[in-house]
Amino acid sequence: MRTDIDTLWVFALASKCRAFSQENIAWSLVIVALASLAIAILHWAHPGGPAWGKYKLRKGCPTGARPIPGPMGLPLIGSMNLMASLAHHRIAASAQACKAKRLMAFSLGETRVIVTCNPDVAKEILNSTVFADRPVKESAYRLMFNRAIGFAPYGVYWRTLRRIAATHLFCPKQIKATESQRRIIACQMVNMFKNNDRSLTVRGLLKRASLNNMMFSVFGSEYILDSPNNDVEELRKLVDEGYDLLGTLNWSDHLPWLADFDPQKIRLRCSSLVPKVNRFVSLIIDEHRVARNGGTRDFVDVLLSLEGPDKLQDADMIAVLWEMIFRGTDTVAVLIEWILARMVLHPDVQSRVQDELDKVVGRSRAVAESDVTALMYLNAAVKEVLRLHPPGPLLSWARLAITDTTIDGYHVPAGTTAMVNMWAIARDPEWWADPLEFIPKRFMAKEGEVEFSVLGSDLRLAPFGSGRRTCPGKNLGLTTVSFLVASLLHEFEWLPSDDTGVDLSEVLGLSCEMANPLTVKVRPRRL
Ligand code: HEM
Repeated sequence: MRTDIDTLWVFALASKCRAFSQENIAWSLVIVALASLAIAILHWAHPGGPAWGKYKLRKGCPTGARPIPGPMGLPLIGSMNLMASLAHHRIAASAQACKAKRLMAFSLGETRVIVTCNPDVAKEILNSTVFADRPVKESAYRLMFNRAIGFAPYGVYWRTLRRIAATHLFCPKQIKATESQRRIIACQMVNMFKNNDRSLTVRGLLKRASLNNMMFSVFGSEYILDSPNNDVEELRKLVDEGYDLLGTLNWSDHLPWLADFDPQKIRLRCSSLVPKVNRFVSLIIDEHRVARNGGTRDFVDVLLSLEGPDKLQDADMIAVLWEMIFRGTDTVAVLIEWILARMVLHPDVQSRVQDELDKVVGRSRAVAESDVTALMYLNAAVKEVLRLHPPGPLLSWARLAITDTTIDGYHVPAGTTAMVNMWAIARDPEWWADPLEFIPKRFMAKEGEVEFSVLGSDLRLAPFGSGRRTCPGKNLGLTTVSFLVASLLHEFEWLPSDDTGVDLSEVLGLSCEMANPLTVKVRPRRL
């Protein structure tokens, strides 16, 4: 009350002295504008742009710390343009121009970012405990992913979820237990292609197959690929919308003063999506509760059976289940589409894969999952596609520095976002001979050599990430992709469609997929 009276006095006095004359107000505004401009320029005129300049001016840097090289971008917004379409291309070009391939700094509005296009530095970042967190993203939080593995802060809750998923969903025994389902799905896919002698676009079918596969592993629900089903359609729409929301660069994440306005309507769209996801997944959980008789058939049963400190609230269970469906669906379908595209584009590689299939499997029976380890050339071709077309070229979800640290000799403050440009590393002539050529043979181990692993130990190609937050679904993902591709190539010869060739242009959302969906013709091989 006292403050109000004091304030009134100040205003009364100021207006008596004509402090609020139009002229004075105009001058004050000019001075404030000039001061803000000067501060914005001061922040901006720093390697890496405004977010780095602001940090330097506010907090200073340890004595002797060199600034990380990088583009300044524009005042206030920094290098938001780098994250516009095909961010992996733009970031690689910028790192090249700034001679900062090992480590480059840039600003996304007020967010400090570092990015590397070098495998040694990538290893330093991804394998460090300091970068075991994920940066805050409004859409991820609103879509509940902070209660699931992907965006949960590094700590006990995240570790518990990873342990549960590793034990009950991603362990070799569990992957083996779902083999029959993948066989059924492969068979349904083959029948659908068989009954089609015209050109066809494969994406829709691959995404439905992949969704059915995840719905079986996670919810225990079985659906037939060629008969439309409302549940599948509804979930497909929810996943598509979630993918779009998470894959969109949200300006409010980086310019907090924009947040109240929600200019891209991301918050609005999230609030309309979340109740639908809640309703869909809650219904499945309730059905499982009713049907339970102590046994565990699927991942929902596993979560319901948890006791003690591992027991999850319903809201957390929904988040975890939704994430598994969400993450496991598109990544797999996107990768299969790239593989088929490369097979159509390189008939010589395709026939070598098919020769190998004929030798290992023969034409008298269908491929079994146990055949896949013997299909060395096919596995090499899958790796070569992962090299040229990693579904997450920037490893999908960035990392966040929990504390101050040093990377490649540079000081990196806590709160900095770190990215790895896996796409650029995997196409760098320093690490790969003829990097733009499609040569699966490069992954065939010679006698006495150890096979190249793409699972995160060698950062020249780590499409599933590496370190504590590496993809937990990598074995399930690779098993599914390799088996489905083996089945499709065993059954059919894949040819370009008459009217369109294969266009390898990319579009980057949450995953990087073909900008123009693949259209093909198939010719049965096993009559
Ligand atoms: C071809 C298939 C896949 C690719 C290329 C892929 C790629 C990735 C990448 C690059 C990351 C980030 C890793 C990092 O930060 O180091 C990731 C994280 C993750 N992936 Fe995958 N993934 C695939 C399949 C799957 C599947 C099938 C599932 C589950 C069903 C899954 C679940 C997850 C989860 C939960 C995370 C977050 C991990 C964490 O933050 O601790 N992924 N994935």
